[in-house]
Amino acid sequence: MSNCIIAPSILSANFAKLGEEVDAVIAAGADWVHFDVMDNHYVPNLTIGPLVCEALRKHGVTAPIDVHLMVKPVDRIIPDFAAAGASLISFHPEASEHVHRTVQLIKAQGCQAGLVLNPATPVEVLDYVLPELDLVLLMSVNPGFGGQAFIPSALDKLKRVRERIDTLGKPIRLEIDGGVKADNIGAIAAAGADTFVAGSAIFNAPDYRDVITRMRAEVAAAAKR
Ligand SMILES: O=C(CO)[C@H](O)[C@H](O)COP(=O)(O)O
Repeated sequence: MSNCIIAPSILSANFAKLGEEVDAVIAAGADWVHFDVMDNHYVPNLTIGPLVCEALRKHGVTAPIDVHLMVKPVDRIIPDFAAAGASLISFHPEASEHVHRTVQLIKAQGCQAGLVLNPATPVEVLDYVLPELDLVLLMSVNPGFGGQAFIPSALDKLKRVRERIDTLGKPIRLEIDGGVKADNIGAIAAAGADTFVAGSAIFNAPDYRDVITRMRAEVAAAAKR
């Protein structure tokens, strides 16, 4: 299914050999690299910054790098990520003083812009800003850690956001992040997601190609039902 984007979250990769890990998932059929940035302030964990994004580009990664900023305040780090080779930059409305301005800032830096909704963030936060976005990212876990269980209410939320995107008629991607596995991705796709972040399900699997292929097959099967 050409519309289906699989974006492995490198949060679950082996950081001691990150370049090889990214090469391996792309060679195994992944589309994007999902790059989780945590600041030990907005979320209770600390991960990686623009230097690592730049290092992946220098290593030769050409796939889109999908940067998820769990950082507050968010604006001042955006130019650094754009310069480091980010393709898409998504942020949380709770981490920005002026959501519309942050979207404009991301676009002015030449990147695509996404807004991230936490499990308890209402879809109404998309009012007035949805037409400006390239991507909506729904969190199906509370942000901060990989390996958590999918929160089922995300399915209803996906349907509601899908309806809004379809009504608008713009090519805005609907991404889901948290607890995505081969055995629930079909239901997630049926609820309206077209872009799937998966960390532990891919990087903890013995064969990356096998799990990515199974995920794609589940998404394609859901589209036929
Ligand atoms: O943003 C994240 C956590 O804040 C991760 O991308 C997400 O949790 C993916 O990990 P997993 O697929 O193991 O749930």
